[in-house]
Amino acid sequence: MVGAANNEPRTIVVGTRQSALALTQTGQVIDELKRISEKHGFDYHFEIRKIVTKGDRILDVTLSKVGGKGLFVKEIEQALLDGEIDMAVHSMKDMPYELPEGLMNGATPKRVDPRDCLIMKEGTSLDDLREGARVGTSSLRRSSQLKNMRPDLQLDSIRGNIDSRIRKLETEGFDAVVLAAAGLTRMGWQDRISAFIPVDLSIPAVGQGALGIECRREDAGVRELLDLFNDTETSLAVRAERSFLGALNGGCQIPIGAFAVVQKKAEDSFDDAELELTGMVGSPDGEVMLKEIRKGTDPEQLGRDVAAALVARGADRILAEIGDNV
Ligand SMILES: NCc1[nH]cc(CCC(=O)O)c1CC(=O)O
Repeated sequence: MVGAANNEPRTIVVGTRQSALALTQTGQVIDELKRISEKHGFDYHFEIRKIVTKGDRILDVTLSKVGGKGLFVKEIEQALLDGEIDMAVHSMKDMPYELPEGLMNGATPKRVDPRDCLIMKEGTSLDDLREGARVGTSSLRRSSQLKNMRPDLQLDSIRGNIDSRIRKLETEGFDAVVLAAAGLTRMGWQDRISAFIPVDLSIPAVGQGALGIECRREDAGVRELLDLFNDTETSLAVRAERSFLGALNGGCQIPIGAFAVVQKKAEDSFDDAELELTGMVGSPDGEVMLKEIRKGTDPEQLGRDVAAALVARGADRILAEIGDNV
């Protein structure tokens, strides 16, 4: 409880990127927040404000070449700090590790499917891809892991929002494209998924399938509402994954993956819950693939432990080499 007068009428302005996925997930979050608001007697109304980010303006350039973390969130954070918007819904995996002074993640709602999946011209599993098939992804994490499993595949960069990537499957001669199941499901396009890749074969991006809702630290009213939308299990898992990413100083443009699951000790509480975190660092060509699995009860410590175990095996050298080349 942050101590707000929650019966004051208020219009909460929600900032969002204008991609179809961003608009859809923002709409879904607002629907949930309206329900929570009503249930708890808040007199809150919601308004959407679209914001164009640097990442949106350079979608035609290979993002890993442009570099920089948080390409999709900087303008949104500025709007929050300036009070133009009151909250912003992000895909957790696009949220930078460090938030600016004055801002915080107010809620991590329940995660949906964290897996990567294939959308294929034909077939229903990775094994159905012909020898030398051309697969589209611009994620080094995905191409590294796919190359590791199937060195014959030709991985080519594909850019754009998920709708345009699906279109490019047909128009640009790919046999398959790799996307997150979460985005497709949120768009209602789950029927397009040909094959899910299990999380132990394609370790998801940190926070994949989860959302984060950024707000101002001082905004007690918004924080009180967002507290009610937080999912403890997802939040614990994402904290461990993000701590791992932070310890490796990573962004989303390097082959790093992490996935945590929570094992509860008691059915109705998260006291003493144990987390199991898998962390991965690979070389872009998939020849080196380092993975570590550890358990612990402190999410931040667990993230640092898995990162340290990978660094001890040379992960920092792999990451430094990639850093030099982009
Ligand atoms: N980097 C783009 C991005 N950011 C979030 C999602 C959707 C998946 C999610 O919410 O985790 C996607 C598309 C994709 O990776 O296929």
